[in-house]
Amino acid sequence: MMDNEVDVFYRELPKVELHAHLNGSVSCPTIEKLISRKPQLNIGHGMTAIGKGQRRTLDECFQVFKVIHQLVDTEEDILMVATDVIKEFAADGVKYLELRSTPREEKHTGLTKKSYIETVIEAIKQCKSEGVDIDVRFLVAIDRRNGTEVAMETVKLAEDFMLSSDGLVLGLDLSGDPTVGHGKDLLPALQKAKNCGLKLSLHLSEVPSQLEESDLLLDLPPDRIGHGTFLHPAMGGSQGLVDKVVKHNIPLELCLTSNVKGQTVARYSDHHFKHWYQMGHPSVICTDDKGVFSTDLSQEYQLAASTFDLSREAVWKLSHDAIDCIFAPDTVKQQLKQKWIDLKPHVFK
Ligand SMILES: CNc1ncnc2c1ncn2[C@@H]1O[C@H](COP(=O)(O)O)[C@@H](O)[C@H]1O
Ligand SMILES: [Zn+2]
Repeated sequence: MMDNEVDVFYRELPKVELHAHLNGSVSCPTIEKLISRKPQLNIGHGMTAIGKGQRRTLDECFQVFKVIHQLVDTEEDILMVATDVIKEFAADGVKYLELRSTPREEKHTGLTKKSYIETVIEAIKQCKSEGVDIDVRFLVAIDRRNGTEVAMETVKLAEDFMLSSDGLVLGLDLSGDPTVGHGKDLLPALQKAKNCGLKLSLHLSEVPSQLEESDLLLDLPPDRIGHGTFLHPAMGGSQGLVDKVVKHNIPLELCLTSNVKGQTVARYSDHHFKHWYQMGHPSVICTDDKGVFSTDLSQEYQLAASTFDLSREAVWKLSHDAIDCIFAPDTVKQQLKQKWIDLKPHVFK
């Protein structure tokens, strides 16, 4: 979206982004750079993003990630992509970002899962040393399609980095095509992660067929939920699932454009944000894949506000309350809250 289409209030609103997949967040200009590095792949730009008004099935979205992964397969690519993505979030007024990504191994380029994570950390450090005004942390992602063994290996890697990255690696994400695999096979790995102090953000009930899996995974319990689209009874879920989420007070990461463009939610006005927000349950507006879905966090806040008729004060509270849902420690929460206090007069000028 162009700058002038988003009201300046949303652009200047300080924001927290908690659900952003690195390779789904790659912008047009960065894709152009990647394409020119690898012309032999014959990848056109239309293959990597879903434009305004367009829809894809969730399955087609996962094909898009495959194309992007072909373009991003060296340490050099990852460094560029991560640096660009971080700077774009900062330019959009995001003050705290938890980036997530699935470490990949590419035999033909020498990329290993370890060097993948090291490179993302390097990008975070580079941005910091350049004075980019954003606090960035990293969640290591488990792709559910890869099964039990890879999940265990990923937990071990994440644990090593949690202990050696100076607080940059905070936890794990569980993502990937929700129609593939079953959470019960990943439960031991997730349990182990929790026991060693990694925070857990799990994609839950992104499609309707996952109620049993969600019920099982909610007993961990996770520290945050990605989407949770079909948990609420109004969306075909159950009161029992809602009760578990409420009992453990597990924040939801909600991504309006992603769900509508991926066709798991028919219309913006049908989005489950309304049910959870009405309950006063911690609900955090996020982008999911700002590149693939052609959006940004300012636009998502504006969309939530226009769809659900939120006042500017309510939007401010929404972005402020997201601070309590971050995985970084209380000292960071306090710093962010101070930042929000300092910026408020400017945003409401
Ligand atoms: C649209 N809804 C979604 N549901 C589930 N998983 C998703 C997703 N969007 C992205 N991912 C996950 O993130 C990967 C791309 O970023 P990284 O290579 O990890 O940085 C995808 O391959 C998928 O595993
Ligand atoms: Zn996601």
